[in-house]
Amino acid sequence: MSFKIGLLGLGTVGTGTAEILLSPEGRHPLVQELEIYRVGVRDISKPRDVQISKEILTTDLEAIAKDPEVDIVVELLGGLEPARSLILKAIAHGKHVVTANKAVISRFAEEIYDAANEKGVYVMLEAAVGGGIPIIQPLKQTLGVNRIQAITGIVNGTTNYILTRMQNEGADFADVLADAQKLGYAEADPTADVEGFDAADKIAILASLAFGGRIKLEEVYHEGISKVGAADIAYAEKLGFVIKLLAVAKQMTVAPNQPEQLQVRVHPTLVPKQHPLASVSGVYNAIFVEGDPIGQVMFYGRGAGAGPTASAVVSDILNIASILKTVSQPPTPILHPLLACTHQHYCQIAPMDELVTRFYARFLTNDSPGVIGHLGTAFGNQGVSLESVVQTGFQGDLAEIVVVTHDVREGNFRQALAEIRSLEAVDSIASLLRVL
Ligand SMILES: NC(=O)C1=CN([C@@H]2O[C@H](COP(=O)(O)OP(=O)(O)OC[C@H]3O[C@@H](n4cnc5c(N)ncnc54)[C@H](OP(=O)(O)O)[C@@H]3O)[C@@H](O)[C@H]2O)C=CC1
Ligand SMILES: N[C@@H](CC=O)C(=O)O
Ligand code: NA
Repeated sequence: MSFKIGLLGLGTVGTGTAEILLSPEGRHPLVQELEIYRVGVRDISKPRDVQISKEILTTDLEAIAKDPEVDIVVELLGGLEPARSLILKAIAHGKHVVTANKAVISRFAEEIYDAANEKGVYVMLEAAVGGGIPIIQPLKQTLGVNRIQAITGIVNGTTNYILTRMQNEGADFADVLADAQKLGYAEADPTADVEGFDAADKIAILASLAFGGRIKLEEVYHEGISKVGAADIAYAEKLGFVIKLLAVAKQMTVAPNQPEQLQVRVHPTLVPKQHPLASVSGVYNAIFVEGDPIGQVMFYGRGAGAGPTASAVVSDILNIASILKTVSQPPTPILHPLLACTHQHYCQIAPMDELVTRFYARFLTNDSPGVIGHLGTAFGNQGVSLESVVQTGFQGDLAEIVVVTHDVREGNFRQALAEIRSLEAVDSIASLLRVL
């Protein structure tokens, strides 16, 4: 028996996927039964890094999604369209789908999973979060009995690669981004990586799986790394932190009888050097899950790149193939409850003002006596207590003051900042970061 794969896309991840499928030796025996039947690309004449016969290449992607011979459509195009429409078309034609496309899933999960459930087909997405790291299936299956309290992740390889090289080598942002693009880590439009959109897509997916409800992507707060400067990386280091782009989904503490609320957010964060996430470097991702009764568990591995991502893609194909082998008349309308998606309601997301966290802020001020006192008074007026205040040096004529707060409600902290901005001695707030 063989399972026919319709591959949409033969770029970084598509090529990695084809390489695995074409070299089954030493892998699970079922890989031998997976056949690359058709491959859809934009440009047939483009040289390819993998041996795919020209006869199976096509630019007619819709024909693959509709082909009665195809069992599993593997969408590795990226972008929203035509990826979304092709996924829906494949489902409508009774195909199972494997995708690495977090942008499509985080926006159109409802439409896609409703269609898939109706048709009795699977839509699998292990590659969409954390690349090769198993995190989707563990949340659905192995950790399924836990009450998840929080997920804190480094889920974007490009930005972690950039921040790591800026920290270790003092490298320039633009040069490192160009390297991440060459290595195949970055999205087609790297703004998605740099400005935190990609991480927001991923944490929305993880939050949905962990907390059992749908997430509206527009309610996920996100900030990228483009404003993180060398000065902040250096001060963070001196204070005992590293700066990471964290994606967080966390259950809020609410009063009894109040509806459950989640925080779902992405932002650069000062991570204490002793925290397990602080040592996650380069393209590596890690997802730190806290739940009851499991406690703390961390998933770590390569979050981007051809091979690792393809490992997740092919494992999804294998999962589907193994189910198809055990049913006589695929597709079966009864879906495996631990592989299908059954969410019906939307999670309630708390506004950022309600977040309680520590902050790091860097101020540029006149070098006049009493400035630190004025800052302290403005913070005190809003009940913000300070863990440390240091005058770190000068930028031209301006003094540079770095403050780290104790835990504070974000709304109060922002009110204090509004008061500080109006102080005559304060030139500007050069940066503002949250602290884990
Ligand atoms: N790169 C990575 O490390 C990771 C990527 N992902 C996700 O995997 C997916 C694929 O990413 P990646 O492999 O990097 O992307 P690439 O840009 O390297 O490859 C995209 C492929 O899709 C084809 N394609 C794109 N649009 C069309 C279209 N309109 N019609 C026909 N063919 C099209 C391209 O054809 P052609 O070759 O002819 O140009 C190319 O083969 C994305 O959703 C991405 O977010 C997930 C995890 C990690
Ligand atoms: N551009 C993404 C690719 C994987 O999802 C990243 O850098 O993590
Ligand atoms: Na994964």
